[in-house]
Amino acid sequence: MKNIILTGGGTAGHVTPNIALLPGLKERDYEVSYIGSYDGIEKKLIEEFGIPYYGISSGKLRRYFDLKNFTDPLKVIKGYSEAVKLMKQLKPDVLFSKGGFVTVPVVLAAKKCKVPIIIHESDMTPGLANRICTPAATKVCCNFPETLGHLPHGKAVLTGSPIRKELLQGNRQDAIDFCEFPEDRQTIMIIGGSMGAAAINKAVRDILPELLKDFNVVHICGKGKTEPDLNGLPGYAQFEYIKKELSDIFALSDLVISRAGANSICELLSLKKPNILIPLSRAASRGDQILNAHSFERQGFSAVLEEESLTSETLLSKIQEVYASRDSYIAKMSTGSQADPIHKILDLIEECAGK
Ligand SMILES: CC(=O)N[C@H]1[C@@H](OP(=O)(O)OP(=O)(O)OC[C@H]2O[C@@H](n3ccc(=O)[nH]c3=O)[C@H](O)[C@@H]2O)O[C@H](CO)[C@@H](O)[C@@H]1O
Repeated sequence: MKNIILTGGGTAGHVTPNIALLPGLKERDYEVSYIGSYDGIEKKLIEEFGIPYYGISSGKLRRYFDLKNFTDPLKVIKGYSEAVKLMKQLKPDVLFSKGGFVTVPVVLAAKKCKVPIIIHESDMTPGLANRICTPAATKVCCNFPETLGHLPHGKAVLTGSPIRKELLQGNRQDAIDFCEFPEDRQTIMIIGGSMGAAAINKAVRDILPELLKDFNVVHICGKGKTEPDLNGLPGYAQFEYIKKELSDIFALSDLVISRAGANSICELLSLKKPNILIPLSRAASRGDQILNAHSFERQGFSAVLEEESLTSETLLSKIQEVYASRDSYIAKMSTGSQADPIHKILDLIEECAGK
């Protein structure tokens, strides 16, 4: 039996690809442990899979001024020594890192303990944590062909992003029951990334009466971002975050409005869901979602609405436009090659673990 440590956290996008690998790792007889932060979203998401979870101290790597920039390096140093101890205790054959700031001390500890390291980058341009970790890595997996040019030759492998198999096995009727929709109508789903998106939530709420004339609306708002006044509105269901019912809600949805996080858009493509992407703006990020979204738009998989142009009017007209051409979006998404990211990554893991 081989021994693997998975790491990744900070937002769900740095955790769900690790979850997607769990069944395959089990089938291939790996003993799996997870290292994340003491109390990040990764802890809550991983706990229910019954694999040992080890929390370490972690600090955020910020690109802007914050007083925490002076204390967080100390937390990272503490996390590093905790991670070195875990490497010595767990003796993994390989480390798989999905990125996010918590992974930096883990990857550096694995390097010190001579554990082979595989990194996965979901976005088109590598994030800061992965850029710091790349020199220590044996291989760096990526999701977009464009990313290969940003990575060292010889390390970069185009694998795609692993998607949880169960997402493809949802049940429409279960979602209708779960959302308590009074009738089975066409459904619009809004999902603002793993943290929700206040600007999207506001634009959607402004046009809700209009949308509810024709559609059921299921709205995943993000933690603390639901609107109690809208509870009980017929045809409308809102949630903070959805775990196992997500597959059913996807099955029910005829049109999805989403942020352009790399995992979310790959899921939409696999599920062939006509979609409108509203990428996180450059003001709030390094602009990776904008690149993700425009790549999908160029390929005919998505329509894009930039946050700067987001108003209730532009959103409503985009919805009408994409809904009217939904069949042509589905046709485009059906022509993509059916790569198998999970298998490619599992094979790479076996190669690096010396199996
Ligand atoms: C603010 C931020 O840093 N965003 C980044 C983060 O986004 P974020 O964490 O939002 O990442 P993604 O959109 O890539 O993935 C979100 C994941 O959470 C799942 N999900 C979401 C909501 C929910 O209720 N239930 C659920 O299961 C989705 O199905 C998906 O698997 O990581 C992505 C991948 O590196 C980046 O592209 C994003 O720019």
